[in-house]
Amino acid sequence: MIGKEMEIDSVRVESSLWVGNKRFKASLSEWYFSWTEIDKRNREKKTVSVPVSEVIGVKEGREEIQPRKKLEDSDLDFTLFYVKRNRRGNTRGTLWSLGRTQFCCPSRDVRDQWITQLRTALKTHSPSRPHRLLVFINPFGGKKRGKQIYHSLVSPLFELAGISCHVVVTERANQARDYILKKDLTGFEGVICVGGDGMFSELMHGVIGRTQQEAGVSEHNPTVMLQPCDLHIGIIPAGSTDCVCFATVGVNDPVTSALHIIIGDSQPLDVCSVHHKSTLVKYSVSMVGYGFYGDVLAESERHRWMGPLRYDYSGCMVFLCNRNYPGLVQYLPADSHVSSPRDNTRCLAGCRVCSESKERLFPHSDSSSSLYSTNLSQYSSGLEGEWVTIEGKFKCVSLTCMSSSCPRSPTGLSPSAHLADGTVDLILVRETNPLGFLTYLHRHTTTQDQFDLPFVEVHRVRAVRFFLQPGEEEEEEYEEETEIESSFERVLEDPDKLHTGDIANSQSKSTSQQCLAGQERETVKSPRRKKRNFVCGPCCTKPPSVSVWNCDGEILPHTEILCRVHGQLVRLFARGIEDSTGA
Ligand SMILES: Nc1ncnc2c1ncn2[C@@H]1O[C@H](COP(=O)(O)OP(=O)(O)OP(=O)(O)O)[C@@H](O)[C@H]1O
Repeated sequence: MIGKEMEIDSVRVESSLWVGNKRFKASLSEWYFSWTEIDKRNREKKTVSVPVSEVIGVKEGREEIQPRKKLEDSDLDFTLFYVKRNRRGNTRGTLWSLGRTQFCCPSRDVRDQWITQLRTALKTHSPSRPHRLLVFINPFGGKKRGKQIYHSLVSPLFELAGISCHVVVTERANQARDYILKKDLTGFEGVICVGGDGMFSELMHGVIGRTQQEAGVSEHNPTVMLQPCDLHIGIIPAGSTDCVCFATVGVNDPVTSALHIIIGDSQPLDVCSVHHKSTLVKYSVSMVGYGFYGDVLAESERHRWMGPLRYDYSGCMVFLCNRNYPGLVQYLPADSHVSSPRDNTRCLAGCRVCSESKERLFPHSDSSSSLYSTNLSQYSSGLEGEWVTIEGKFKCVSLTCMSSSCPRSPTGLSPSAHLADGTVDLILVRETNPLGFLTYLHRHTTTQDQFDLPFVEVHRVRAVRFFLQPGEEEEEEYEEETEIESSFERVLEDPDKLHTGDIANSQSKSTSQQCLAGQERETVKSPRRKKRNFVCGPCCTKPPSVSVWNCDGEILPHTEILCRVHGQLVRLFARGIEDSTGA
């Protein structure tokens, strides 16, 4: 028997259905599809409820995906595919898989009605689902399984959900970024990378650059309010570390990520822009680190032949060198009433701090209109306020927009950092003995507070500037002769001086990364950094007093930099970490 939108307003369809030889009372309301087992004495037993927003697809007959096969062609059956959650030990993050239930209806009419109503419900209650995606596969990322992962695990799911994809298998680095910057993207609701953090970074640079280019905003101007990007980015993890995926989904699993993409989840993400003078150097979402982390990356680059083992090897070597670097750090504090890096909270799916930040970050945006179309010129520069200055010798200076958790360090660099609150955590580790530093590093792998050490301080900030001490110079040679002032002295005289003069120049420069596409920063004075050894050898007399910056796994060509956070600049097909431990 079928009753349609009769008894209760919200019920669209209701009828008896069979799964195997068990009878169920099934109903589809506005938001849920539920089925309750009815025993032989007509008593109700267990109910299974699937939110309409988590239904992946409905197929006539008895179907199986992965491997794809039609089991039986019957007029009475339909198969429902939906998100199924699997708990994962006691770690945070929930692994998703494709749930499948085959229902048998009392008649063909009833079956057709169920299928029509379920498909209508999907359209009306899941409007943010993508229909067309642009997919970039890095065939060389991680264990070189990108193509296989996409074609065997992801593509069948997209097909089931009715998503059409244009797939580009990359042939060189930066191809995906250049494609996004230059090609016609009409009709695409998102870009997907099948690869690791490097691939994600490429897509992010492309999407941010393209958005600014279309909005006529100069990315080189560090004071400008960048346009938030509408085009969503999805990550199918197939890299070596997949840190961004882990920090935004909670697990590194291609199927889980594909399902988040299909249901159109949307997670805003803060992005840090890194400028040197009036030039954009890079964007970062996870870590910008000077000192230890920079040295480890630089050292590991010299040992690429070792494979992933090079990070452990370089870590040990750099640790043994026990190096400290002098410098001056300035930062703009964030509002400490909203949150703090030591408040012991975790940014999880539906995070209150992040959702309340939207109002603060976009105070004039009308919720009914797209952020993209908002006139942003009315906002402040983001670099206003009182800068705090800290001078000293540091083991490392790190900035992170997110917790930067990964399987090796499940709580991450800053466990209470938020994904989308418009702040970045600045961690300063001052000069200390090797045992102290080892304790600090070790605490990243345990639940002990890594900030509860006398030589460590952490600040929640909006922007950071780093300067070398007088006498220290960036180890680089410019192709053109450029006058490098002692910015340290300038900044002590007037902290705002460093960039204001440069900004005027930047307006005349190219307005976006368009200039980078194809010609790889020809418009930017490109420094030729001398290859330097960050590990003391037996003949090492004077250890270097200048380190390098590690920006999301890439060495930056400059040492004196300005980092500024842009709240909720990009959007991922994700929802933050679902807390499986407390669920
Ligand atoms: N066809 C290609 N050939 C060479 N390099 C490529 C190609 N496609 C992409 N790349 C570059 O390879 C770099 C690394 O790729 P990716 O991030 O996918 O893997 P990974 O380095 O193994 O993983 P992770 O970054 O998570 O450690 C990226 O910076 C990207 O620009």
